[in-house]
Order: sequence, then structure tokens, then C-alpha cells
Amino acid sequence: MILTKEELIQIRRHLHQIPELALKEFKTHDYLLNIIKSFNQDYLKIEVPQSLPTAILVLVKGKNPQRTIGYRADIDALPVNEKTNLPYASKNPNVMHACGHDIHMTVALGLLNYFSENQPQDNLLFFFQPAEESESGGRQAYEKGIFHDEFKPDEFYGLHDNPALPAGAIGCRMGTLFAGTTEVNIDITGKSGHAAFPQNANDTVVATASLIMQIQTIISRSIDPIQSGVVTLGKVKAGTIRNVIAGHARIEGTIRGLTQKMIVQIDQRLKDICEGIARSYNLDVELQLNQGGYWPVENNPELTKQFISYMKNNPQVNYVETAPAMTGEDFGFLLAKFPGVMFWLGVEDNSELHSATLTPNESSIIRGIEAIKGFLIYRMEK
Ligand SMILES: CC(=O)N[C@@H](CCC[C@H](N)C(=O)O)C(=O)O
Repeated sequence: MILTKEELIQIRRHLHQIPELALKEFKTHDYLLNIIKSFNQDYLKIEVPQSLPTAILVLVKGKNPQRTIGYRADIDALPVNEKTNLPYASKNPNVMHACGHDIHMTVALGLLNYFSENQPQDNLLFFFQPAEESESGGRQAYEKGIFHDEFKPDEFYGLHDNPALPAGAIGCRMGTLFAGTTEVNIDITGKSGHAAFPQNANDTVVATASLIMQIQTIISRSIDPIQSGVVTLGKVKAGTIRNVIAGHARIEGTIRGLTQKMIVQIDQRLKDICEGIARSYNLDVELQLNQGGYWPVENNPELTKQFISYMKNNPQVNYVETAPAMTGEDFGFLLAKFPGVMFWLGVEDNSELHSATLTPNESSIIRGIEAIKGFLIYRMEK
């Protein structure tokens, strides 16, 4: 049976209520699996990889397969305390689908549901991927060998929702869609002491303040202004009480660049600045940089040309040519291993991604399914 628009919205709302963090998506996994098992199984083959237990792979066997087309949906949520006041808001305190992965999963289920009833020409491989926001589930999946034998795509597609685009619009571009990112962790260790005797301590709060301000000069003073880069420090923690000098501080942040060269350049400046702070404040500064799988998202030229041409020439689709974005995605890693295309699905909302009030427009679900289904069928005819 084909799921109705109302049923898809109910599915999305249920997923929205049970958000889970990276690699802990157990309830989400079970819910998805139950729904997938309720579809017509004639052409489906389901695999749950032991090495990545919250992931699900579903192969839809084609009638006359020339290739296997992969489609990926990420399933994890963020540590954000939802403030939408919706009747179907998150039931898990401090965890929210604030990046719209509930929409991603529902669109993927809608597509899978359609092709489970209408056998495709080519094989289709649906990959419900854990850990996009951190831990790089895409890279882990590849390195753990879960794309094997018939579960190996020849090409890969995936979307990200975009509140800045009209509901249901499809956004894409040739070349780089998203930035590459590096996770940054900095531990500053000095010497704690009584607030009244700073001369006997080594204050990590003052060193951290200085470090944060120096890091702000990387983009403004070290980077070619024509190029793009971002350094955001999203979390800073130090000290325990007002009258004890903090002996330890920690900064967590992220570096973004549209090219790998830019990321390496920013990484290097960060290392230099940390060394300088350690020397001038006479304390220990330990810098950890982890790019994981968050490589720049590079769309394949030939497949992207076909994708854009289909979307542009389809009168049902509102196609928007987008600029590159500084968001990161571990789909960049998978696109470095398999040719493919990442694109945006407009979900029209005043709140941004990662915000506690994000409320995607649900009409985008059915419009997204229709547009992508049309493209997949067109691609299979090529
Ligand atoms: C689409 C989106 O928002 N993706 C995340 C990806 C996280 C990358 C990594 N954990 C990092 O923070 O560097 C984003 O924050 O862009």
C-alpha cells in the first residue's frame, strides 16, 4: 500500500518526538525498521550491519538493473532543548531534530514505499545513516565495509532540508555544495588557586579569553578575503566557583572551509596561535583537530548536470540555484568514494537549522518525494 500524505506526516511527527543522539538512535532504528517491514517485501532485501547497529540498508531489486543507485537519509538528532511548543515536540529533554533529519527520514521512507510497490528498473539502495551531526556515520559505514556486494551503490544521492528555501523547492549547484569541517577541541591546563592570590596561580580563564580573541584574527587577517572560511567556538567551559582561579578550561568549536586547502590553512594558524598562548601564559594548551568524514561536499559534474536538468525542466518542481553553504556534511566523504549529488529540499521556516524553534513546513515532504521519485525514474532511463 502506498502511504498517504497524512500517514507520512504522522510518521514524521512520531520521529520528531523520539530524537536520539549520534550512534544512540535505537528507538528511531526500530521504528524505521518496523515501517520498512510493513511495506511490500517482494523486491526488498533488508540488512542491519552488526558493526553499525543503528544503520539500516534496504536494497530494492530492479527489474533489469544496469546499476545500483544509492539514496541516503541521516537519522540522528542534536543536543538542543526544543522550544516549539508543538503538540508533537520532542519527548526527550535536551534532544531535538533541530536539523530536520525527521524530514529526511520521512522522505526516504516515502520513496522506499513507492518503489516497494512499483519495481524500479535499476537497483535502489536506501541507506538510513546514523551519526551525521558528529562521529561521522557516513565515514564509519564506508570504513566498516557495510557497502558490500549488492549493497554497494554505483552512485549516491542525498538531501538536506533548508528553511531558507520555499517549501518543496529543490536547491542544488554544480561543484561544491557544502564546506568541509574540522572539529576543534582545546584543553588549557594551568594552575588553580585562591582568587585573592593570582600571583601564585596560572589562570586559564584569562588565557582562554586571549586565545578566543586571537582565533578571531584567523579569518580576518590570515585568509584571502576572496576565499571563504569560518571558525566558530560553540562551547567554552572553565572553573567551578567565582573565588577559585580556574586551573582548567576547554573550548569546543568547528572550522569550515569550501576547499581542503582552506581547512588545512586554518588548522595551521590555529596550531600556531595555541603554541603562542601556551608560551606567553606559561600553561599547557592541547589542541585536537578532527576532520573525521566531514569533507567538502563535491557534487559529481555529470550526475549533477542530469539532476539539475531534470529538476529545471520539470514544471512541478521549483528549482533554485543555490550558493555554496558553510554547513558541513559527512555525505562529503561518501561523495568522495561514490559519484553522486547532494541537494537541498526547501522546508520554509523563519528559524534556522540547529535552532530550538525549527518547524519545517510539512508540505515539503510530499513535494520532495515527488521531485526525487521523478528524478530517480528519469535517471534509470538513462
Ligand atoms: C547540515 C549540518 O548542520 N551539519 C553539521 C555537521 C557537523 C559537522 C561536525 N560535527 C562539526 O561540527 O565540525 C554542521 O554543523 O554543519
